[in-house]
Amino acid sequence: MPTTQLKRNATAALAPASIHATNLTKSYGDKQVLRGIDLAIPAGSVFALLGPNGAGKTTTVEILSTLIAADAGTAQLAGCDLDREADAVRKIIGVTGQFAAVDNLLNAEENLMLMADLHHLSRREGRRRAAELLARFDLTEAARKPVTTYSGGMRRKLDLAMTLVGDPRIIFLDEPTTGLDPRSRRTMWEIIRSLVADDGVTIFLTTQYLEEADRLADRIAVLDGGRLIAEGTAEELKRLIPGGHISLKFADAAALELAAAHFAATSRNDEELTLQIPSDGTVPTLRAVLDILDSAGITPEALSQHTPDLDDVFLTLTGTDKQQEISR
Ligand SMILES: Nc1ncnc2c1ncn2[C@@H]1O[C@H](COP(=O)(O)OP(=O)(O)OP(=O)(O)O)[C@@H](O)[C@H]1O
Repeated sequence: MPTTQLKRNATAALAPASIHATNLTKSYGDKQVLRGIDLAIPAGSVFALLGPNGAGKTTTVEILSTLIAADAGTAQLAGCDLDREADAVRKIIGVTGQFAAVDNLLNAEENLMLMADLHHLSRREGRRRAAELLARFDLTEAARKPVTTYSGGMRRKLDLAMTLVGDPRIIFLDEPTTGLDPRSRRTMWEIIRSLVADDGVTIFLTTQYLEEADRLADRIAVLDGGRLIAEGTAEELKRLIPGGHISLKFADAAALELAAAHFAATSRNDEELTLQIPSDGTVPTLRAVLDILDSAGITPEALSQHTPDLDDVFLTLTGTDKQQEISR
C-alpha cells in the first residue's frame, strides 16, 4: 500500500470528520435552487436531509462532494475548504446513490478491484480489501456473478462497498434505500449504523423516507424551496408541531368524569373510557398531569404518550403531503 494511503487510513481511524457550510447558494438559470444553506454536522454522526422532490437535496450533495460548484457560500469538510482544497476533500469523502458507480458489465469482485485500482492499491491489497468488503456485505457467494443478475438490495450494497474501498471519513448517501423492499432497507440501515459505530464515519444522507431519517439520523434538516426550514433531532422536530397528547384510560365512567373535570383542554371517548390531554411531550408536562391526577386521588388504568410522527412534521412544515410526493 502506498504511504499516502497508509497515512490516510490511519487518520481515518483516528479522526472522524465534521461538515460545516455557510450560506451555500446555487441557481440554474433564473431558478434559485439553494437560497443560503448553513450546516453544522458533528463528526461521527448521521445527518439526514429531507425535502420534497426538487427541494435541492441532490444539489446540496453534489456541491459538498465537489461535483458541482456553489454560486456562493463556503464549506469545510474535516477542516478542508471545499473550494481551495477540493482534492483533499475528494480524498476523505465517498458518494453513493443516484449517481451509482457500479459497472453492469463487470461482476462484484471486478467492480471492487476497479475501485482499488482507482485508489492506487496494489493488486494484493486490492484483492484483500475486495474479499473483506464482499464478506462484510454478504456478497461473497455472488462475487463472480454478473451484476445484471443482482437484486436492487445487492446493487446498493455493492455500490456502498465500492465507496468503502477508499476508506472515506465522510459518506454521502443520496437516497440509499429508494426502491428497496423493507427487508433490504433494514439491512442497509444496519450497515449504515455500523459505519458510524464501528468505523467512525460521518454520514450525510438524503431520503424520501421520513421513517429512515427517524431511525438513522442524529439530526434531521428539512429543505424546502431552497431553504432549511427546520433542523433538530427527530424528537425536537416532532415537538415543533401540535398534535402530541397524553392518553389516559380509566376503569369506569365515574373516574373518567372526575378526571375530565380537572383538565381544561381535553378530548374524551366515553365508550373507550379514555381522555386525551394535549402535551408537548416533555417530562414536566407529563409530571404536571400526574400531579393533578394524584392530588385528585385518581389512578388511571393505563397511560400512554403520543408524539406526532415525522409525516405530520413534514406536512406541517412544507405544506406537502409526503405520501403523495412519493407515489407521484
Ligand atoms: N443541471 C441542472 N440544470 C437545471 N436545473 C437543475 C439541474 N439540476 C437540478 N436542477 C433543478 O434544481 C432543482 C433541485 O433539484 P435536486 O435534484 O437538487 O432536488 P432533490 O431535492 O434532490 O429532488 P429529488 O428528491 O427529486 O431527487 C429541481 O427543480 C431541478 O429541476
